[in-house]
Amino acid sequence: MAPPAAVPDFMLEFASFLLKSNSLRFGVFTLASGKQSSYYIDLRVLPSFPAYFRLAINALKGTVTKNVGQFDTLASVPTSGLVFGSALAYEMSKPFIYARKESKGYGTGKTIEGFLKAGSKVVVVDDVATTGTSVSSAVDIIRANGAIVEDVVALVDRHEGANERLKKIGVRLHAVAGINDIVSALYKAGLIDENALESVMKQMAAKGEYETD
Ligand SMILES: O=P(O)(O)OC[C@H]1O[C@H](OP(=O)(O)OP(=O)(O)O)[C@H](O)[C@@H]1O
Ligand SMILES: O=C(O)c1cc(=O)[nH]c(=O)[nH]1
Repeated sequence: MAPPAAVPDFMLEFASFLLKSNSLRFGVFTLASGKQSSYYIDLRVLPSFPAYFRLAINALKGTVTKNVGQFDTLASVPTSGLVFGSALAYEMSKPFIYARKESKGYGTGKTIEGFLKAGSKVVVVDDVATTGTSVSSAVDIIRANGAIVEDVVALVDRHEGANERLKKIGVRLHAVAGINDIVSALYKAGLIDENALESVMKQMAAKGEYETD
């Protein structure tokens, strides 16, 4: 009998790609929240590699299917979130909307783009969750427009307070991968050294002002 096909290790494949493509970099970075970070994950490069983009969209779909019950609409946060949210909505045959951080001040001046039915159940999708500020403001805007939001899905959770921040507003965060899973897989495979691993662990430990538990 032929040996069973090897089970692909998603985490190692995904993490190795992030490193090889320079999407995961170590250094000194300023984040959207103004925080300093010893590393950065630039998932904006993923759509330039269709096989890995598909891997990411399938993983997001799996995370939604496993963790979220029935829902009506997927929503994203501009800019990077849009790329993933719209591909996921297409893949799952779900309606898609997005919540602007602020009105453009011209055109329709709307903060919600797309058709949002009052009372519908919306799942918010973003690429990276750090402090959770971006997704929680999208949740606020969507709720202010009459819809229900109980779940946020991200490709990567940096474990820097997003979960706690969302919990406070009654929202669950589901991530395809935690940064700890990513760097652990890379370290075990000998692809990063102890210094890189430690720098991520220190970053996680210093959650800052959003740490609540
Ligand atoms: O959890 P937070 O602390 O809010 O940080 C995460 C957010 O930061 C990034 O967006 P950014 O503001 O860089 O904008 P972009 O998507 O337009 O690149 C990322 O795409 C998330 O939306
Ligand atoms: O917090 C952020 O702004 C952020 C962190 C990160 O690793 N990647 C990203 O795109 N944004």
